[in-house]
Amino acid sequence: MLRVEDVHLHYGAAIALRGVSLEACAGKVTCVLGRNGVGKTSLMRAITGMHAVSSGKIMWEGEDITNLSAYDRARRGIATVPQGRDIFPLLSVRENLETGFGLLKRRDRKIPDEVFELFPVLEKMLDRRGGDLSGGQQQQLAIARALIIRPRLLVLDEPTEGIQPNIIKDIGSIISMLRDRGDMAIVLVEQYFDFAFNLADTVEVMDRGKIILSGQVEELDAEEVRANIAI
Ligand SMILES: Nc1ncnc2c1ncn2[C@@H]1O[C@H](COP(=O)(O)OP(=O)(O)OP(=O)(O)O)[C@@H](O)[C@H]1O
Repeated sequence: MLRVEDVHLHYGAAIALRGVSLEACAGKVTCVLGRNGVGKTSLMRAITGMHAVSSGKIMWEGEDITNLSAYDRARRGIATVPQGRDIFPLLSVRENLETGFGLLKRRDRKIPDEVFELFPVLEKMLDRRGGDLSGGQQQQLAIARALIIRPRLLVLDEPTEGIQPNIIKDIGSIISMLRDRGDMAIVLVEQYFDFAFNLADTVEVMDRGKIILSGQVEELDAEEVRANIAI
């Protein structure tokens, strides 16, 4: 289980998170919703260790990981699919997938069969350059790359951004399949209300660095949530 407790995060003098708390459990999708610039990516950076928090605590599987590096968090099963995907354009699909190998023991350094079961298109494109894939294929590659380390926490930052509707549907099915396996906690950062609300077990709505609305999806008023993220 992930517990974010009263986290503050600054960029120099500018504050991006003002006392954010949330939980994410295995077998559940926790959706973080909010308009541009409210702090969603900053929260993701705090969880994955890409940016140090100014105060507060991050607990993962009973351990305080607040001061651990991103590398050490990844070794503890925390994987991320960053906004904009961050595919290496000049590396092949296979090489992009293998970038996760450094975190694994030598005997585990192989692409799990599951990756190609989930993303058959990637198997056909193993030798293509990452930069030659479509946006949707790159997003699938970014998710596949995160799965290489067999994560127990998967943090996805706006996976629908700039993606065609049919691929968005596929990505939604994959996220719910991963959730239903029951061994992975999923934090999904989104602006796309319908996609997020369909997948979410728990919803956290952010505004100006704070969580302003939070609850189980069935308890929340969808229209109130929508109003808080509408541009
Ligand atoms: N590296 C940085 N340096 C300074 N300020 C930053 C930096 N990254 C983000 N910010 C600021 O912090 C605030 C929160 O940004 P953040 O990227 O977390 O929001 P967001 O909700 O993810 O937005 P988006 O949906 O556009 O990705 C914004 O005011 C942003 O301008």
